[in-house]
Amino acid sequence: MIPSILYFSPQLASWKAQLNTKLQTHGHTVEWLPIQQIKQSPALSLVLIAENDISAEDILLIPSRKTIVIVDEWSLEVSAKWINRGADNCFAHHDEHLISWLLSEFSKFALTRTRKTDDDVLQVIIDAIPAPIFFKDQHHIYRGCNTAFCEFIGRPRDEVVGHSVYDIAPKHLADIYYEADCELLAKGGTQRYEAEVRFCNGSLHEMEFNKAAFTNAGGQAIGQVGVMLEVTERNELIRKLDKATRTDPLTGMSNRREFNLTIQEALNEQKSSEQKLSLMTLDIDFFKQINDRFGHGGGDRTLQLIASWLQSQLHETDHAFRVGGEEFYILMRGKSIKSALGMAESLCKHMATTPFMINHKSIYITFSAGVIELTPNLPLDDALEMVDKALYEAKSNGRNCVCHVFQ
Ligand SMILES: Nc1nc2c(ncn2[C@@H]2O[C@H](COP(=O)(O)OP(=O)(O)OP(=O)(O)O)[C@@H](O)[C@H]2O)c(=O)[nH]1
Repeated sequence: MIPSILYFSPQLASWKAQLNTKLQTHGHTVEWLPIQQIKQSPALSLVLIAENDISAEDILLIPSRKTIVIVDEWSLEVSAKWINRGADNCFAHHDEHLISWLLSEFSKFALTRTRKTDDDVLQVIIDAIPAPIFFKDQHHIYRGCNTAFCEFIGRPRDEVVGHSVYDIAPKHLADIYYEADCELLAKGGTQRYEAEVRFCNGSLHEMEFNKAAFTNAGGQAIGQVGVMLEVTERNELIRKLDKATRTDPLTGMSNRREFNLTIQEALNEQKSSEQKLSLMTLDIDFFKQINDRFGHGGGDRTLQLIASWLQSQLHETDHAFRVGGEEFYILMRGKSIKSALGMAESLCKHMATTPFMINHKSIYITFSAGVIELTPNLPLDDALEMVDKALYEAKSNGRNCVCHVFQ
């Protein structure tokens, strides 16, 4: 706070001269700086603002300054309203007490500059903790933070302490923090959530916020403390592990677990969109002979080639899965049984005429397939059993063909 400077709002322009004369009478030379909005004054500064000049944006910044609201007619209700919103005081234009109050503020400030408190010890303790820590009062004003927090946001402590979150973060992020703070103060207890945060060097990090409200002796929430933990690497690892559990390591295709999740999603979508949905199950013919001829390694290589060939043939709305040794599913969104069958037959013909190079030898591979249209009233287990039967029918019909389920 710089007490020799007083910031004042537009409606006080003509009135400030009288006040200035009175302050000078009591030995105080004051520099007066006009502002349109509280935001234009630094945090902790002394601001005189006419009630009618206060905008919605100003309200959140009132507690981050020493704000004195000047009203036309003073009443206890009006004064209490502004003090509850974080104003230091509320006076009428003509109130002589304002001078006395200002004088007391000026001398208090001179005193606090020379006083050392237990807070210094607490500061050393929290500075030794490498995780960013901050605490705010009930008006959402930062009342303290540690070195890690300053480094994290790229601002010195005096640009944090006494400031509102609206002073130090862009409005769209400040709105989110403010909302979370309000919820914590209202409910009390603790709060834990994750949010993406942009560091001062521009890099984006995933952070876990652990916050707790603290109360006065009467149990009323008077502030909150927050500790931030970096969880970017942990989350990246979780995402990798999750992807690995949904992927077939040999072919890189989605596996049966991913199928189980995807089919549920697709069936749910179908309920609301009524879009057509079909499933094709295909099994490579005489795969054992490929293993026998080229060894297990040659068989593996063949499965990889088949997988990438299949993927290259699919439409954007189709999704292929390797669900067993040489068995694949293709889930077709937006396709009726007619178009799914058409696509399965064309794939079948196309594969039979595509040469695959295994150990420098060109071979031809075929598959047998079953196709079914999935409908909301057909239970999934029944559908899978029916399409499997269609596949075995294709096998018994001599292989290299497709059978579909009649419904
Ligand atoms: N190389 C390799 N072979 C596999 C893999 N998974 C399953 N197999 C083999 O695939 C073969 C499947 O054989 P079968 O079920 O008898 O069927 P098939 O020879 O394809 O004959 P039909 O399905 O009746 O046309 C077996 O020899 C399995 O060992 C794998 O991941 N790699």
